[in-house]
Amino acid sequence: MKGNVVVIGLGLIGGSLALCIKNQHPEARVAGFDVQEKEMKLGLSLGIIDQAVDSLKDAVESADLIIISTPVFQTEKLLDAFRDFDLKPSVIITDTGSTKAQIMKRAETLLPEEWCFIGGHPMAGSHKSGVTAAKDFLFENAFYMLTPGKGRSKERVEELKQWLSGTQAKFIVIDPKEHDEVTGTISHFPHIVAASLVQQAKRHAEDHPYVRRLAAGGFRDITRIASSSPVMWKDITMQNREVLLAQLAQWNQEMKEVIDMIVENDPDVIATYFQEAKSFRDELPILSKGAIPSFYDLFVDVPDYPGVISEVTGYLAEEEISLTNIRIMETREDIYGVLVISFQTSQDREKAMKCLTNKTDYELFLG
Ligand SMILES: NC(=O)c1ccc[n+]([C@@H]2O[C@H](COP(=O)([O-])OP(=O)(O)OC[C@H]3O[C@@H](n4cnc5c(N)ncnc54)[C@H](O)[C@@H]3O)[C@@H](O)[C@H]2O)c1
Ligand SMILES: O=C(O)C(=O)C[C@]1(C(=O)O)C=C[C@@H](O)C=C1
Repeated sequence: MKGNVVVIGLGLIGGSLALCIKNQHPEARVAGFDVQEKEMKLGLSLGIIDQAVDSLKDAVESADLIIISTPVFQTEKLLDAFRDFDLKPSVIITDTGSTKAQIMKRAETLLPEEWCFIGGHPMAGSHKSGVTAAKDFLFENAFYMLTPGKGRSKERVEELKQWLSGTQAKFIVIDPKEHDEVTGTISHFPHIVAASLVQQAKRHAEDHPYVRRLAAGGFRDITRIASSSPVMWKDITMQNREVLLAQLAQWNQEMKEVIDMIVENDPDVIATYFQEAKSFRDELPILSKGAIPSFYDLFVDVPDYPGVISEVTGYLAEEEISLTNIRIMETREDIYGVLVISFQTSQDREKAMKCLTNKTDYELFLG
């Protein structure tokens, strides 16, 4: 497609979308605007945008597609500011915010009816922020939710999907309230739990210095998302307050039941509790992105001896399989360590599985 695209908020998500649009629509011109000058400079030098925006007014007035990818309260402020601008009647405005109900309400009350606002939320990301973390494959196979709002024609939604087709995401049209309920359950509430686990460990660390040193493996996995942008999550929490309060009330009840279970100390009941959770978790789709993996990870159970990483990467290199990241999740003298290798595509991960199955006895797991 041809046209002027403006990405406002040139961070992880805005930068990744800019890359997807540039790859898929080389004839489009992608401009970037950010309140932090350095993000625009970096975006330009990394080839993520074609142009850094000097005047937001001029940029949005000549835009065919506007993508707002800022923390959600800033998105509302920007929509408000747009009312003073003379946008093209054919423009499509979308956002990437993790909450949708409040933004859709604001868009519907603030913007003139003829401007086409379609809410958006790609359900993939990372705990990293900023344009340097942007990746063109970030949304591959992920769900990308769209909330078109009242009176938006299917044609305009299709047009937006065309613009975003380079994401290789799976689009879902969803009601904004339903969106906030679902993301409240599988994204926003887990984030609060992750942050509270870290807070609890921080308190314990005051009396038990080993907590810091030994917090590895499982603790790091379950709390990874607590390293995400605090500003972004402050906004999400405040916008999805009602849903989160309801979830927290249920969680309190769940914890009361867990306390009773542990007080009663019945081994069968305790095992069943974990078994039920394991079964539901194990049945979640692993090959499509979403709430669980945001990259293609392969877990290799390797013995802990010097040179094991170069052995594994050597096998992959022989077959020219490229990986994007490698790390040891846990190494202790008496157990097998787990090597986590990340790949850019599911095909690379499959090739790696075949290669390592042929050449080693190591057990392999998908994330
Ligand atoms: N991080 C994720 O995993 C993820 C995934 C999907 C959606 N989202 C949503 O996408 C949005 C962006 O998240 P991100 O992870 O890219 O954050 P980020 O912190 O990487 O980027 C946000 C950028 O917006 C800029 N910004 C803030 N206010 C601005 C304003 N008024 N005008 C212009 N620029 C402004 C910031 O300087 C920053 O560079 C958020 O609404 C978030 O809820 C995040
Ligand atoms: O993978 C992560 O780090 C994320 O937290 C990504 C995640 C999620 O909860 O799944 C976070 C917020 C976004 O709105 C969408 C995706």
